Amino acid sequence: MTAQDPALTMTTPMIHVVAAALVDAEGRVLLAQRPVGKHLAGYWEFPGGKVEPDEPPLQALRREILEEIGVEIGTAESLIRIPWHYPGKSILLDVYRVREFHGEPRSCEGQPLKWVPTAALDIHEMPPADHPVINALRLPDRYWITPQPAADIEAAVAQIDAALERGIRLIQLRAKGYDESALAALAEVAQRHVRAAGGRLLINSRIDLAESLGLDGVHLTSAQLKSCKERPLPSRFLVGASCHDTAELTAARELGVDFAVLGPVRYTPSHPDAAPLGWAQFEALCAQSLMPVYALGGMHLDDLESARRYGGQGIAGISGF
Ligand SMILES: Nc1nc2c([nH]c(=O)n2[C@@H]2O[C@H](COP(=O)(O)OP(=O)(O)OP(=O)(O)O)[C@@H](O)[C@H]2O)c(=O)[nH]1
Ligand SMILES: [Mg+2]
Repeated sequence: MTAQDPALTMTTPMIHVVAAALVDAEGRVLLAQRPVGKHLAGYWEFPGGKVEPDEPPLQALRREILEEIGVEIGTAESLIRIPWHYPGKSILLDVYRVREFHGEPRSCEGQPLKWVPTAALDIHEMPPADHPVINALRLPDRYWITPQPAADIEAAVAQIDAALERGIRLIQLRAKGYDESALAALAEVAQRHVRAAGGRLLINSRIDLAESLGLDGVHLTSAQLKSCKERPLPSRFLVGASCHDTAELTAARELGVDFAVLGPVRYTPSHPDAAPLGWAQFEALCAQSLMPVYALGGMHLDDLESARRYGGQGIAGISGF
C-alpha cells in the first residue's frame, strides 16, 4: 500500500466521504472514473462524495448516488471505513455495499462508468485508500479455522466438506499433529474441495507449502509477523494474519497482508490467560487497521451482526460455527 503523509496524520481535519459499492445480480461492482482536473483524476472509484455538515452519512450516500449516477438506493450495508491521509488532504472513506437500487446507473457528470467483477477490480487503477475496500468486497463474513483435524485424511476432508455445506467459503487449515507428508496430502485434497465450492483455503503458517502446492494462501501467526520482512507471497495469494493489538495490526499492514484476525474479543477456554478485548476495543482497533478484520475468540454465528456493527469484516473461529 502506498505510504501516507505522516505530517498530516494528527493535524488535518478528516473529510468524511461516503461511497457506494453498487453490486449487480452477477456480483459485479460499479466503478466511475474521476474527471480530469479533480483530485486523483483518471482513477477509478466508487461513486460518492463528501458528507455535508450535520448530514447523516446514509442520507449523504443517497444524495451523492442520485446526483452522480441517477439511481435511488435501497438498503446500504456498512462495508469498511478507511482513514487515509493524502498530501494536503485527509479523508475518512466510508464505504457501503448496496445490492438494492432502482434504475439503471447513468453518468450524470460525464464520468465513464463500468461494471467490474470483483476479481478484476485491482486491474483498474484505484485510489490507494480503496485497496483495502477491494479485499473487503472479496472476502466473506465468516472465516472458519479447522479444529484439530481427524487423524485420517478422509475424515478430515469430511469436516471441511461439512463446513462448505454450511456455506463457509474461507477456511484456514490448521493441522498441528500432522506429519509433513500427511499435511501436504490433506492440504491438496482440501484445496480441491474448497476450490470446487468457490471458496478459498489458507494454510496456517506454512508459506512454503502454500506456494509449492498452489494453495489459495497462507495465514500468518503473530510470531511470523515479527520475522517477515516483506509480504511473503505475491498478490495472487491471499495472506491473512493473527493479531492481538495495535502493534501487530501495524506490522500486518506494513507487510501488506490482505486481512487480519483480531482477538480474543471474548473469553475463550482455548486461551484462558488472554485478556478479552471486548467490542469497544475491537471497534477502536478496527477503525485504525486499514484492512478487513475478523473478530476471533468465543464467536458464535449470532455475534456476526455485532462484529459488522463494530467495523469488522465478520467473525472467525473454530467451534462456534
Ligand atoms: N467518491 C470517492 N472518493 C474517493 C474514493 N477513494 C478516495 O480516495 N476518494 C477521495 O475522496 C474524495 C471524494 O470527494 P468528492 O467525490 O466529494 O470530491 P471531488 O474531489 O470529486 O470534488 P468536489 O470537491 O468538487 O466535490 C476525493 O478526494 C477522492 O479522491 C472513492 O472510492 N470514491
Ligand atoms: Mg464524488
